[in-house]
Amino acid sequence: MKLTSSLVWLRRDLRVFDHVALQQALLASEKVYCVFIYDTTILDTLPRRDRRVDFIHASIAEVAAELEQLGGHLIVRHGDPVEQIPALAAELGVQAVFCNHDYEPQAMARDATVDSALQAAGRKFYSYKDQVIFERSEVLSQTGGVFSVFTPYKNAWLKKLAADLSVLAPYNIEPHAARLAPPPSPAPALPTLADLGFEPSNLAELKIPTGMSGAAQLFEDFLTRISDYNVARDFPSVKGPSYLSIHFRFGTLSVRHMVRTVLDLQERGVGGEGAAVWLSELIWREFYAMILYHHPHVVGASFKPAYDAIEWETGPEADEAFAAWCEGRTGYPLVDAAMLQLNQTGYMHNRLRMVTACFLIKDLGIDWRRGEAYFALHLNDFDLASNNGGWQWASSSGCDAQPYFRIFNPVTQSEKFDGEGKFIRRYLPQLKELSKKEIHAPWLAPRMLAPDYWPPVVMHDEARKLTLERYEVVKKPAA
Ligand SMILES: Cc1cc2nc3c(=O)[nH]c(=O)nc-3n(C[C@H](O)[C@H](O)[C@H](O)COP(=O)(O)OP(=O)(O)OC[C@H]3O[C@@H](n4cnc5c(N)ncnc54)[C@H](O)[C@@H]3O)c2cc1C
Repeated sequence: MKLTSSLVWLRRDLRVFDHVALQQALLASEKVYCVFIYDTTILDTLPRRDRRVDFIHASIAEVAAELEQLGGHLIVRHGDPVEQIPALAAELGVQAVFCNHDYEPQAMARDATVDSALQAAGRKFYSYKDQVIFERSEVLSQTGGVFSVFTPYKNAWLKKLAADLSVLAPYNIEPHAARLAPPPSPAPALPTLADLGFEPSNLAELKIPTGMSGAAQLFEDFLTRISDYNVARDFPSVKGPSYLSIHFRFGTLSVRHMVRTVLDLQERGVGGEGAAVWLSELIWREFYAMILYHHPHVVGASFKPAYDAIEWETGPEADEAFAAWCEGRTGYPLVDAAMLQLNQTGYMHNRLRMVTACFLIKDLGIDWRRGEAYFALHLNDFDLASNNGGWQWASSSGCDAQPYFRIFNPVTQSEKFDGEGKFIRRYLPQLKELSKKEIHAPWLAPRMLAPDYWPPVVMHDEARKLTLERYEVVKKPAA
């Protein structure tokens, strides 16, 4: 295939290195334009201050600068991609549009519409695997079935990788950069946040590193402690995890590079159990992407249909309990501190995502979809597949989920994973006078040291019994 000119459409792959669609376009075309579209069908639904929009905005500035360094240019548009992409392709007179796969049902529908519009105008649409190592049906069971349990999926994933390490090879851009279309003269300025109708969030104040350079900086820092990851990752007051999830979400890093680095460490005999466990987490990410691809009904419904028969709490009392959970005033310090971490920073530690999700579902009896939607609005790293997988895990309705009768006790979780109460004190300074024994269940403290803290919204032991009754329905055979 030799094309006169083509257009690369960046979406959740905001980088200019090891980029499949960009490299393929450069190899196939004499001239390559690049575009990013601020998608109004997504942006119009968001509050006017949104850390993710800030993150994208800063990351796009870096992509534009990097492309310019290479002699190219980033076209930036604001609108509905379904209209914008075919219109821009016509305006530039390109023969093809290149992009990387997106596995979310809405994104796939969008891409199909763009593809049809381009085809109708005699143009091609090429899309590639880029955001995962293995996608769709690439990892199947020995009998050709889709996995619904993680461990066998992971084993098959690792086996497939070991059989062909070439899937990790980088897709270099620089050697082909001379084919990037140069900037127009004068080059238009990038839109400001205000042009997009947004106000700055507290992203800069939080010092969350953005763009390709931010991802590289975080990864470099993480590599110095990856060997401790298997232990440190469970304690929210410890700098244990990588904090790279927002970068995985927006593709400011290359997953191939991440996996290559881990394998290199393992080959050199460094990284230990920490590197192996971290690799497992990257495989969880691909597992959930694969589940969403094969079972799109999980958006809005339980993976296991029997769980849709559960009757959740509704009405004013449930609404008030939900508001208490959202605002971090359930009276359970670890749950409240975690929700405040989410509200104030857009990040929540993985252990706490599990604890807060279980608390909402199994202590408050509230439909997991309400929690899922709240996380979707507030998480910087919100990813439909991982978020849905995490919530269905907690509600026991998903694949390889926690059995429904295993119910986290929010107090013992707190004692175990924030024993000293360090994380709790960071977000709930009104509890700072409580001892490390008292801080996990302040209502039991003999002294009234925290008068401005909330009483518990439910008693865990009673809630647990109600939940076991509520879940009885999943044991009934379908009518
Ligand atoms: C209820 C619930 C909701 C969640 N929602 C999201 C979400 O919207 N977006 C998201 O990226 N992760 C989600 N997770 C998974 C996990 O909590 C985050 O990926 C992790 O906390 C991000 O922090 P990190 O980058 O420091 O992770 P690290 O521990 O450094 O892990 C490295 C990377 O592996 C991936 N990963 C780690 N754990 C998981 C997991 N359990 N499932 C899927 N991928 C994983 C992420 O891409 C992460 O960045 C959710 C988990 C739960 C229980």
